[in-house]
Amino acid sequence: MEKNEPTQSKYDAALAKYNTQLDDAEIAAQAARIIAEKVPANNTPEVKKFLFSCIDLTTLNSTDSDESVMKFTQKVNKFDEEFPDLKNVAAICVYPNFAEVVKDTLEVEDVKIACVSAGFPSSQTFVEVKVAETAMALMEGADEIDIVISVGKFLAGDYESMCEEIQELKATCKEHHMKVILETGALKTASNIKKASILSMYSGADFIKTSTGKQQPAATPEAALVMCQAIKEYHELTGIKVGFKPAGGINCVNDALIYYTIVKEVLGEEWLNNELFRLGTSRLANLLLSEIKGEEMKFF
Ligand SMILES: O=C[C@H](O)COP(=O)(O)O
Repeated sequence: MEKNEPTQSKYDAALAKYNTQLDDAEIAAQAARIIAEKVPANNTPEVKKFLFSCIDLTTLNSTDSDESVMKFTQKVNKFDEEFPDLKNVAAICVYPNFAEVVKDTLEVEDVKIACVSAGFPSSQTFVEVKVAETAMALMEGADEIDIVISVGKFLAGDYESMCEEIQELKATCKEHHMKVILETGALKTASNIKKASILSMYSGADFIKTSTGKQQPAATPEAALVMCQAIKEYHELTGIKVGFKPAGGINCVNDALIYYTIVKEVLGEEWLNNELFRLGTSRLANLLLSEIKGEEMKFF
């Protein structure tokens, strides 16, 4: 290596172990093939019941209040009684200031409390604020934390700052699962989505998640395919299983079936459980429930 040649950062070295030069048209064609050939066979009552149990039931609105979040949580409490034949949702996902309300209201076991944090949805704040918000959410009762990468730092090529923030936030989360949102709609290309996926996992993500739901486009089959391929390659290289969470704009049952199918085809049955697969959504629960029950349901 030339003396004046800059040393390769450890992040560039990490990326060099993976194929990060992807063709967007090829990814789109691969996703289209999976959707056309594999989704119909998964359109079954059993899959829909499983998908329901993978939902991170989300309310992330500026109009959310202690009262509205308490009522939202009480519906989850009533679900087991109303639908004893179905597994409840996997988690309730709220802003961090509502962690305590959910903790104090939630009565059912096995439903986790997920909080967005670290300056969600823009991630544009001081790292000290991100750490404090995360620590406070956990102190107030959060079981899981969903953060957003510093998209601006990533797009500027400042992988070191982006990754060090993720590492610091994972250190704050300790054993609690941390989902890292890539905001794939802002990353634009499949190559960028692959790089952000690898860097996030390298920095400690327990899950990688497509989107905040606050920017369009949110989750897409193409982004899901690239992220699942990254998870697969990362597992092959490290033995570490990272979860996948499509989120944002999952507005019909078929959308959910598409993401289920992509996970099944790329990652296999090992990922088809709610420890490694979640759906971040504020609208899907009633739609899934209606199809499972064969009538219109407006339970949540
Ligand atoms: O994961 C959380 C997302 O904000 C949900 O987005 P959505 O409201 O489009 O379902």
